[in-house]
Amino acid sequence: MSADPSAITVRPARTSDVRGMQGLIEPYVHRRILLGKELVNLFEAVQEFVVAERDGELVGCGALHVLWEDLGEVRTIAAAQGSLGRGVGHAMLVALEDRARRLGLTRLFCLTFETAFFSRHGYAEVAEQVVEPEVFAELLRSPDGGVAEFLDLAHVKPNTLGNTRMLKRL
Ligand SMILES: CC(=O)SCCNC(=O)CCNC(=O)[C@H](O)C(C)(C)COP(=O)(O)OP(=O)(O)OC[C@H]1O[C@@H](n2cnc3c(N)ncnc32)[C@H](O)[C@@H]1OP(=O)(O)O
Repeated sequence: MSADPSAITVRPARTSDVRGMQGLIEPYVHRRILLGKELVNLFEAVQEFVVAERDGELVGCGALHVLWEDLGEVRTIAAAQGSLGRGVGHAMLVALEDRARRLGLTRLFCLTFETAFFSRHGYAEVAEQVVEPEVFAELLRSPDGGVAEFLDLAHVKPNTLGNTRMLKRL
């Protein structure tokens, strides 16, 4: 294993990464830090994900979900437990933010316990809703559980207890 952070490669996820991604996320699901994802949901969302590799080994994954015309959410960002604090999270977040800019997004939301990590990357806590009531009403039509969490709907509040809502202007 190299200690050189430049040895981290971030690339779009492929279907062959999905089982590894689930394995990588699993310890954090067990600790109730991340919400569990069924394999089918990870396959369905594979185009949202980037993965990080070091020396050919999967050491991280993270996703960008588009919520609205100007707004996206970074989701399920996880560095492998053996690779924490070595720049994996940073490299993936930079890649997801680049992707967001190329899509035309100007704001990124996240829901996290890792407030220091996201603050260092320009995210600030937001208490209130960050969309207009008309957009809120449109987003209510989404079947996506993460959107329900973004909207802070009562039935998903147990999933988000203790998390902080944060926003970054790109
Ligand atoms: C929106 C969401 O996805 S919320 C969910 C976020 N994910 C989780 O909570 C799952 C569990 N946590 C994790 O997987 C990780 O802790 C993450 C994803 C939050 C951060 O990933 P990491 O790879 O550990 O972050 P990264 O290494 O880039 O930065 C963390 C620290 O390491 C430092 N660092 C960065 N590169 C290096 C390096 N090469 N060598 C040593 N330290 C480094 C950073 O400066 C930072 O230090 P600081 O905390 O003193 O400022």
